[in-house]
Amino acid sequence: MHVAAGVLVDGAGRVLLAQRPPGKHLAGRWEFPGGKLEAGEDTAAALVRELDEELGIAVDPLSFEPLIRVPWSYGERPLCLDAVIVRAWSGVPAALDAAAIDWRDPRDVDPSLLAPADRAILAALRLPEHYPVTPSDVSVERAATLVRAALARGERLMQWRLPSVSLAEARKGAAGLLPELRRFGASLLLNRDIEGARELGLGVHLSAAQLRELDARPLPPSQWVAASCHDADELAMAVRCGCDFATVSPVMPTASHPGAEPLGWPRFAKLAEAAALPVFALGGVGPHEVAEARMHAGQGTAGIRAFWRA
Ligand SMILES: Nc1nc2c([nH]c(=O)n2[C@@H]2O[C@H](COP(=O)(O)OP(=O)(O)OP(=O)(O)O)[C@@H](O)[C@H]2O)c(=O)[nH]1
Repeated sequence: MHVAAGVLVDGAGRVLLAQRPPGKHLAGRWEFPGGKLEAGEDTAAALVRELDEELGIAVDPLSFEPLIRVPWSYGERPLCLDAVIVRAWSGVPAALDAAAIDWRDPRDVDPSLLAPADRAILAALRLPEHYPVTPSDVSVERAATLVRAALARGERLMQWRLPSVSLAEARKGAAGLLPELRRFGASLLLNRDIEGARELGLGVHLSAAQLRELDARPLPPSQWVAASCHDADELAMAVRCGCDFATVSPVMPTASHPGAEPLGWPRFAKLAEAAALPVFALGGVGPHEVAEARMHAGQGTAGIRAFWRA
């Protein structure tokens, strides 16, 4: 079953949520307005019809921007939820079908109130297009300097990965960045350090090996949980562990992992499309490949080298 979901975004960056009416599947949960594709319809045509029927607004498919496709199953038929950003419409949205509608800042939405498949849509909305990872061969001080410079340049999501120092030293370095992170409203994810993330209120980036040992999400929804994945099995594990997003690597040949066979964009796209969470392309890509990543079902690009040159 193919379902189209329209994410209306207003000028203040708020999104329109609709509450499923009583008597329907997932009654009371909040979702993005839309519905099942009818025979002969594509996502755009279904959305034009559904947004008219459910909200009484007219939308022009030329303004649609693909956000994410979420494969999901509620135990019956598998579902493909195709979320599209809608920035322009005419008319004032009204709750013609929903129990209620509400404009919300995506950062303030409690994911547990959403239809479960929509948590991936919310994550895609809240995540930026870049996910720089600190270089492996630098001191804690140097890494902190790089992160501060990146914050000033506009980066808002970074991974703190310092394999050449102890977890304790790395954690101390991350603690020193808390005031700046708060000031910029930015997120830092500690590589593998779940305890440190709990202690500092930061996110965590899990290794594939850690995913195998976890059976539940290790942090509350307010702290990012991400994972390093390389194939469909690891991506499925990341979804099972409640991860918000993943990296998939290596997409392109990279000097840091010369032996690893790169996936290439077509295989990256297959993995990203089949994953029920946003996926960043990692390995031999940089800030300039965001458009390429988005064309191949990615959220954006992650990387070590290419992100710190500027
Ligand atoms: N419209 C919509 N459906 C969603 C979302 N998330 C999600 O899991 N779904 C699921 O996708 C399926 C589509 O449901 P729907 O009931 O909205 O479809 P529809 O408008 O064609 O309804 P109908 O069956 O009453 O004709 C349901 O199982 C619903 O729970 C979402 O954000 N928007």
